[in-house]
Amino acid sequence: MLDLAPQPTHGCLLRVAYQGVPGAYSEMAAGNAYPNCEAVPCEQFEAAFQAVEQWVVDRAVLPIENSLGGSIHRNYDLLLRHRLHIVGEVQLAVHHCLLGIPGVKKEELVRVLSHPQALAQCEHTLSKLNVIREAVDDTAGAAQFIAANNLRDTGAVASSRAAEIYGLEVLADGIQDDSDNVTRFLMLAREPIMPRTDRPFKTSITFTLEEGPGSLFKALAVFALRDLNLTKIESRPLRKRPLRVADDGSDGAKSVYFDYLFFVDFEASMAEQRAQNALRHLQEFATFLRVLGSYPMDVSIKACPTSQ
Ligand SMILES: O=C(O)C(=O)Cc1ccccc1
Repeated sequence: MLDLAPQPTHGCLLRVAYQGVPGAYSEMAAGNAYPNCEAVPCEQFEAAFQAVEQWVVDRAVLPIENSLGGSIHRNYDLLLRHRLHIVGEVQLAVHHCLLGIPGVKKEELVRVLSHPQALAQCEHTLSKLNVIREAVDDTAGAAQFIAANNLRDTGAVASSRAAEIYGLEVLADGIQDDSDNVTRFLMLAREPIMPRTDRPFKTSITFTLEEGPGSLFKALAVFALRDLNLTKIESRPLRKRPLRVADDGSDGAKSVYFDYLFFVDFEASMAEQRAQNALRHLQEFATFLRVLGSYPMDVSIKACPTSQ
């Protein structure tokens, strides 16, 4: 991936924080985005974000959506809570394996541990196995835990690289429900990159609107009017003011409304006039607007290593 963000000035490798332990898909995404980087494992996303904020690392990797499981909502919330900028994206074809202690047969497994997204992506295989599913923080962490505790009745859904690292056996390969299982990861930095027009760019924004008929229609029209292609729209409840009670005016009964924060990605660079015009137009009626980043679009899908 071409990263146009400022490089570290101390002459060292780019340091990229990810949530999980070695063998996690986020680590692979970091390696795909920055081939010679030093990937830095973090227990939680908060720690990965803080590591960037405190200049301990240069970037953080964040999985944001998956072609089978959809949006990773918690990570949209994290994007808003922190002040980091999106400087790139990577699309990784995720190939899940069922891992176990060497010599164990998959029929002997009583439970399977993994990241909730990975468990959801392997729903079909896991239902057939009739095992208890348990969610943990990351796929490779599940593999590490099973190996460290020699758990013969427990399997992990993780990468074949995690099997190699933690000395587990691949009991089944390619167990995701659909062979097309792509996860999109965002690369985050302290500073935004300079938007350019010499290659395809994407811009991610977030905004809130006044409640009222057609307000979202009006917001989306600012892009349609300028022929700007939207690649994603997501809405999240507005945390600080999650519920609003309004008098509906009839018999005094109260109706409850949800207030939403919208996340939109569109195919253009903020260096383009039409993108600037669209956001100026949106600003006229949006109650809040923030550009999360304008960054080179990943037009390819990177393969994740398989056990064959
Ligand atoms: O747990 C991991 O390995 C991750 O990087 C998160 C994740 C989980 C499932 C699919 C893609 C990313």
